[in-house]
Amino acid sequence: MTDTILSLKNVTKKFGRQLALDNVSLDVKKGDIYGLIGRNGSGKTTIMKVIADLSNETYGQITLLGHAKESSKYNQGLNRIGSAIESPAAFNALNAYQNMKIICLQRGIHDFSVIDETLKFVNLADTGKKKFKQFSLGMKQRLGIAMALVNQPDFLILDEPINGLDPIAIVELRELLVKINQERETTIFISSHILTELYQVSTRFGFIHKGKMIQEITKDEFDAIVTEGIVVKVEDAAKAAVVLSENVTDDFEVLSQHEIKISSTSLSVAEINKLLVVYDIYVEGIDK
Ligand SMILES: Nc1ncnc2c1ncn2[C@@H]1O[C@H](COP(=O)(O)OP(=O)(O)OP(=O)(O)O)[C@@H](O)[C@H]1O
Repeated sequence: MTDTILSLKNVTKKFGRQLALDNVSLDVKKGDIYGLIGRNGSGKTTIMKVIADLSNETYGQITLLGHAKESSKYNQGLNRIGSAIESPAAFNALNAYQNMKIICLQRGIHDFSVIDETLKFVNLADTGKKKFKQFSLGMKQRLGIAMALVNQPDFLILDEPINGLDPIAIVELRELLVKINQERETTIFISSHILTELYQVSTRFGFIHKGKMIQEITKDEFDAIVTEGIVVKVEDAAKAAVVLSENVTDDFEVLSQHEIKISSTSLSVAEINKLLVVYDIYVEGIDK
């Protein structure tokens, strides 16, 4: 099998006059956990929908597991993917097992032993009669992933599964992603609007902004760039950016809601720390 699981070439999607995707090209390689990073409205869900054939692109080429979207064999690719796009499509009044059973039936799976096995895999084995509406957000996200795993996919597409989770649930979800990737050898394409949420687990990143792919970069390349400056972890990166800009330098980049990379070489770690503390900005850490 080809090493490229998914390839988009110059994919454009218009909603009326609005350009939601503007010439997007990207490649996901076998074994990747590909983090698609972009703000709200940047086009992440739209990319996932055109890949999963929930929506049509306006122009461009998409190839999934070796099959071009315009070919009748694209369905063979779709049969080997699992996806959770937008909020988990589960029934509120049903428990985990019942929701999984519906997905199995929809996908033509009649061996229901996969249900208990998958619920155990995502750490939802003990939820018994608890209904979906009583689940925590972390449990809901894990059930969404379990539902996407029932057909043992080669490729998993997950739209913002970390959004809104508390810190413990984030750690659990990251561990689950790594487990799926390593134990099941599943390539993963996952989106987030916060880089730091995916930084620890992704092997490659694509940064999308206003429908355009700004940069595709491997984790190693990303680390090399980041280590050239000082990365400051703060409670509120936007506030810290204003303080830096008004007092010392504009030579910085906001990496996420909580991280700023300062490239200016004239500032020491101590000077940066002191300045931010003086302006009441809680500094969680500084890496040089
Ligand atoms: N069905 C639709 N009709 C019209 N415009 C749409 C439709 N779906 C998405 N859009 C627009 O396309 C752009 C990209 O939306 P998309 O949902 O892909 O972004 P996103 O990065 O997933 O954002 P979010 O994190 O908020 O879900 C947005 O400007 C959005 O308003």
